[in-house]
Amino acid sequence: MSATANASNAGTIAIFRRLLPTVWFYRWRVLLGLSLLVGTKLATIGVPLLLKQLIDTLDHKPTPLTVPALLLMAYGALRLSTSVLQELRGIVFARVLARTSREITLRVFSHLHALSLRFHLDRRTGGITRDLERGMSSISELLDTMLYLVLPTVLEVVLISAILIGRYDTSFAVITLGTLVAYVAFTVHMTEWRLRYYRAMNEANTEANANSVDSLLNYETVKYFNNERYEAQRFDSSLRELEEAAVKSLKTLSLLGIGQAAIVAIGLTLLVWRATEGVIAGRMTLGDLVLVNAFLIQLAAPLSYLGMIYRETKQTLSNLERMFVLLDEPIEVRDPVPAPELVIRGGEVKFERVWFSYDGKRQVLRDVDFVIAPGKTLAVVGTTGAGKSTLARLLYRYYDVDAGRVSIDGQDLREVGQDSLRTQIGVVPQDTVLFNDSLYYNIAYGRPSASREEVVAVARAAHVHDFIESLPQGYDTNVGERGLKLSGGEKQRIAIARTLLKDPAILIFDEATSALDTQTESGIQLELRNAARGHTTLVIAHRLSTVIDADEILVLDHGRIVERGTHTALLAARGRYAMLWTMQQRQDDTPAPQSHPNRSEKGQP
Ligand SMILES: Nc1ncnc2c1ncn2[C@@H]1O[C@H](COP(=O)(O)OP(=O)(O)OP(=O)(O)O)[C@@H](O)[C@H]1O
Repeated sequence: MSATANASNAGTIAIFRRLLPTVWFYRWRVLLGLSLLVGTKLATIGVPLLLKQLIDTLDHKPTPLTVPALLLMAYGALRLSTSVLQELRGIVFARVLARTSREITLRVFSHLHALSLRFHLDRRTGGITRDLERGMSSISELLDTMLYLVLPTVLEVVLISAILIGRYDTSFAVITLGTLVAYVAFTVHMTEWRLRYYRAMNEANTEANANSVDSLLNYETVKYFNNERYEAQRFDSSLRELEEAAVKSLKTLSLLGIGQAAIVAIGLTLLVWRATEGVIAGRMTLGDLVLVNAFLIQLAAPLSYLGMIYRETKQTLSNLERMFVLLDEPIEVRDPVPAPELVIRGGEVKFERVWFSYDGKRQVLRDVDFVIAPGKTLAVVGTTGAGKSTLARLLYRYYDVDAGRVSIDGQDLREVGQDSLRTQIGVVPQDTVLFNDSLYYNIAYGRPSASREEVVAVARAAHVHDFIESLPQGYDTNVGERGLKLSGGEKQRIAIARTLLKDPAILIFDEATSALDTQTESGIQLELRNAARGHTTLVIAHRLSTVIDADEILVLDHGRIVERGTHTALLAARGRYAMLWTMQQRQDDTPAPQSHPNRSEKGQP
């Protein structure tokens, strides 16, 4: 067998190894279900045996009526018990299947949340959710197939072969098993070959889905550039790949079906020929001929399933492989073992000679060294791309530093549990993304256990309460996908409100007021200053007027601190900060440009 087939066999074993412990947790249910399964199969096999008995009895005249009547009653009882046992098995297994699917999907989901920001920025959400969704349905499909189709079929084949060997000459068993082996070998071989088309189809499907999600999420950007046709073409190129893969998959599926039917037809013909010969020679009764026939028909049904089962199981396994790849994705930012809780003794934040690069090539922070004393405010300013937001990401431990150390109250961030660290830090980010839910839900997200009064209080503090109350549905208003129904400023105020609700020891405002107009900004600045009181605060700002009160201001340039001090000291130093300040003051003082005379005349007749 080829190396790829071996690799996929190893993958299959690995998948079962992951599923079995969860299934085995319900071992009593599983064992009961398996006993019911054996009972069902014994009853199924018993039906043709009774039928043979009945025919042989009728064949020997005269027959008292009581014998066939008894046989008929037993026949009816067996038929009924086949169905009843099967349904009981379904009831017993239902919980095992549903729970296993739930537990493993939840494990993958939690793992996805434990993965680093780097992983999430690199992967497209549409692709991940599709893998998760497919994997979730595949778990129950796989167990379903195993417990309801594969195991019963194997058991039935074994029982029928044993009866054929015991009762008749070995040729019957040889033909049956020969047909079976040929069928299985052909199916496995063809399905292995076909799997590449299925995988191609899966990949094209994921790609198409990720493309459409990305495109629809960027609805406004698409409109800004009139790129609807371009987006449709991009989507269609993934759809075309999907179409090609689907056609190939269907064509080869038909080939497989034809081959399988041929093998079964040959096997059946040979068996009926041997049985007819036996009856003619007087070695077999008419009842035997009917029994062999009934067995053959009974075997043919699960045999025709076998192809489908193998195909579907392979498909399901490839879905599960993709889901387990997510589960195997290494967690980059790890908790130490054991993970002590971060203990806040005032909230001193310290960056000591920190070097950092996102990709190992381009240095983003260089030898950054500063302390924010407990309860004080440090502002970081600088040109775009200087590395300001990166400081916030390191403090939140989205990434680990390459060299140096970041600590809170003397505790290295790498040596405490991330959970306890993040509980103590509140972030108002540059771009706020909201959940597609109500305004109330989005604010309360800061502390889901908060009371309604507390939610309203922080909404007031963030100057968003009046706006919310002015809406027809008030706090129950839905904010739309990613909060798109709100303006940038409104979203930012919601973000401020929910961070205020979290009430952490350390605050990070990453250009928290950049989307607000000057008047609202000064209102909120006051609130932020109030919120920051007693909290250690890191403020990242573009507009210098918002940080003049900071206890210390750092000027960052290409990842290096080039100046530091208070607003007054930095102005007096007449360096980079003073230059930036003068520039911004001049911009603020410049009156808004008058409309161009030609433009205003344009509308005149
Ligand atoms: N996830 C990432 N992977 C690779 N490079 C990144 C990543 N995030 C940011 N960068 C790069 O790191 C540099 C610093 O980014 P950062 O967001 O810290 O800048 P900033 O000073 O906050 O800029 P701005 O004022 O525009 O927000 C930039 O050059 C940016 O392109």
